[in-house]
Amino acid sequence: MEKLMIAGGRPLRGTVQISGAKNSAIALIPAAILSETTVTLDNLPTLSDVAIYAELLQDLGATVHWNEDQMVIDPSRLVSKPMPNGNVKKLRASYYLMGALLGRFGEATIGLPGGCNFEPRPIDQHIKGFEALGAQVSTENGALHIQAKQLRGAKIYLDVVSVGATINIMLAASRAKGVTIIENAAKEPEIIDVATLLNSMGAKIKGAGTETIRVEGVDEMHGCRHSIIPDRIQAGTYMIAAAATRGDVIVDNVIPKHLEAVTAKLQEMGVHIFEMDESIRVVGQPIYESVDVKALVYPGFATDLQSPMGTLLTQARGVSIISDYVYSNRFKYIPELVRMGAKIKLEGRSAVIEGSKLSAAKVKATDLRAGAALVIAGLTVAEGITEITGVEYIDRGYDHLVTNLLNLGAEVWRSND
Ligand SMILES: CC(=O)N[C@H]1[C@@H](OP(=O)(O)OP(=O)(O)OC[C@H]2O[C@@H](n3ccc(=O)[nH]c3=O)[C@H](O)[C@@H]2O)O[C@H](CO)[C@@H](O)[C@@H]1O
Ligand SMILES: C=C(OP(=O)(O)O)C(=O)O
Repeated sequence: MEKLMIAGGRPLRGTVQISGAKNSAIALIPAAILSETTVTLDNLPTLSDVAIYAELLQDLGATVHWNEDQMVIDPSRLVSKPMPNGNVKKLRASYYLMGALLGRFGEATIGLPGGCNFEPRPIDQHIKGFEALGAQVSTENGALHIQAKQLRGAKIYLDVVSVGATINIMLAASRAKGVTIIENAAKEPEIIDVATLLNSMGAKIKGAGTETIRVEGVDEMHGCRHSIIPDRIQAGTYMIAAAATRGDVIVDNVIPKHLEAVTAKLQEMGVHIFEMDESIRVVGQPIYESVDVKALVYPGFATDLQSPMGTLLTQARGVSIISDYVYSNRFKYIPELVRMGAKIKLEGRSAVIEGSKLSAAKVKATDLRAGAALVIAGLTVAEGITEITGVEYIDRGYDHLVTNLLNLGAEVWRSND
């Protein structure tokens, strides 16, 4: 079994380059199949989810060339064949094949998605969107069969603000007849990135990044070249790791505006932060004040940074409270942190975290960001070696993690014994 080993206690120092955003990449790759000609994506992260998506498109008949941070997708020979099992179960974002195949072929059969299962993650709003566009949706042996003779634009009010549903509806609506209005849409930067790609492919989308998105359907879409936005979650994780280890790190190739919520919270704790055009310098301090953190939809504090932030709060004096208003049970990392000496109590959708000294232990990453939280915990521990299993989750979201941390002066390695 593969493990990540960390001999912590060294302040992170230096510069880390942030790659393209996972949550954009795994929406942009399926979006590309709405075109019949070649789409080139630049600034792609090297992640297991991206590799799985490349295979999914190949299984459907597309030609995919992936070289370092560039992927060239030729979807001209792609067909909509049923994909009830296999790779679709390995990642969450396989649900975007539903919207993309429905838009291009009027039909999709896709197994219910996998990904990090820290709690039940329904897709009823995606289905509601497809049905509003005129599709019929049925369940066949754990897969959704979605079919429409002709998709028609509609007004769709999302009951919950959902990143995935907003993007999935944009994908299908791009090829519908008429105008679709998505109300109560999610506003995450990744949604703007997807709309930018779709518009470069010939779609007519306005309002992405606001709560009302207007999609005017088009008959044809074409290839283009697009560069993916930087990964704000990866960037936020390194910012938090720099603070937790009392280091001094420049997090480079970021859009500082996307990181405002985490920057503000770190400053409130006493971390020194300097923003530049495309980078952020984080200078750790010996003493941090406790703070309360509420994970919310964008532009609030990201739920994907809630677990890493939970680790940092163990380093503050006094009692902090971290609550998650997107996923009320995203706290599987807490028992593992407690094994490392953290003093934390779970109360409903909140964790009450008392400043405490962590110690090395054998712990398990139960999902991607739980893994990030444990890596940061391991980096702060002054004595002993922290062993983290569940490395495959961490590889879903952090490319070149070991190399990046080594470059920042950490002592970390993978072990296969
Ligand atoms: C691949 C990807 O981009 N993943 C991100 C995306 O996941 P994902 O798009 O799956 O998350 P959503 O934004 O859809 O979920 C937000 C909330 O809405 C609920 N919900 C969602 C859809 C639905 O049909 N019904 C419903 O009830 C969810 O259970 C959750 O409580 O946004 C999440 C919230 O920022 C992030 O944590 C994930 O990293
Ligand atoms: C939960 C996450 O990803 P996914 O939605 O792909 O499982 C994440 O990136 O933290």
